[in-house]
Amino acid sequence: MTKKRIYVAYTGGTIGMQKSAQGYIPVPGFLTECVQRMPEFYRDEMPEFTIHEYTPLMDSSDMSPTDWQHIAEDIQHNYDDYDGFVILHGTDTMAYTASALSFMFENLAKPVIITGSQIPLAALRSDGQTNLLNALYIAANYPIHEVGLFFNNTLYRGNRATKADANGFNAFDSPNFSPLLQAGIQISVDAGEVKPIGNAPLQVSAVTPQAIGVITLYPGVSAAIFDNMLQQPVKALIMQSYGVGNAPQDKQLLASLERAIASGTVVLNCTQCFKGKVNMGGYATGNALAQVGVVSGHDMTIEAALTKLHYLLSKGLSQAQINSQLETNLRGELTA
Ligand SMILES: NC(=O)C[C@H](N)C(=O)O
Repeated sequence: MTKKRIYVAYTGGTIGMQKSAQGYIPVPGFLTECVQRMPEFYRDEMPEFTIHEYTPLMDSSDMSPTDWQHIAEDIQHNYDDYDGFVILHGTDTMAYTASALSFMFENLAKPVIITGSQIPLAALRSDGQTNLLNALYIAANYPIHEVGLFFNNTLYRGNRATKADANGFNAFDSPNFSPLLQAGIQISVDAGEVKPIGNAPLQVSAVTPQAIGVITLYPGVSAAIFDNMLQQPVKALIMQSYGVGNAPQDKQLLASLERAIASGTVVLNCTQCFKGKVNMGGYATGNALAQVGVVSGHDMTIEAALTKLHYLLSKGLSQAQINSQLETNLRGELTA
């Protein structure tokens, strides 16, 4: 049987880092060398793989929408030559990149798995080997045609994942959606759908940097802060509201939102709770937001909300079209 071929896009992150006087930094060539010295990666059960190292390698905290575009184009460029794709990435913004790619790719008929580690691959007790080994194995043997995020033996839907622990190996969670697959003693497919690899051409939508504001409500937040946040060139504001989507019934604050919406700004209501979804019909405090034209973010993570807005704003759609797409489940990112 011919081996599956997996393309590894190595963008940076702790997995390939070394200690420097300023703390961990990515070092060119180092990760590939480490992998080549690990016989597990070359066992018969493993797929063939090619590691393509990016220049420069990045700490994911330095990434921007331009990097999402670069990764998407790299995968598109290599799409026909491989059976699956693994993206090695820092954990800090991994869930943002996973969400962004999920929106940018249409007709995805091959698996794309993003992973990394909390401890560098070359260091003692690294989680990098397990994460990369499993990501390669799963991409080859359990093709789930979507952008997944693999960490600590769990494959999550990319646009449902969020970084949940700054220090632990269980760095990600998917509060509102079951994992796609769990790699325990047995590999069990949960919410994911394994399908034969398809040949449909991949469509990639371009994403450009957009002026999007994010504001978290807190007791005492004032209309003046909203007015400042909503100044041009802000095209959209994500409001992380209380509970099921509530905000203070402050007339000036509501007027500020109303003015911004009337002038074309999109205002998206996401809950600041880790889990659960927005229901602006639940309380008068939420209903007042719906009345002025605030759109429900349902149970989207902040990562999904922000990247979906980038995707929709980059398409040059009207405010009404964006509002309606935001509330539509495009890639499994929300439960309506
Ligand atoms: N664990 C990590 O990869 C963190 C690192 N700062 C990054 O996001 O690139």
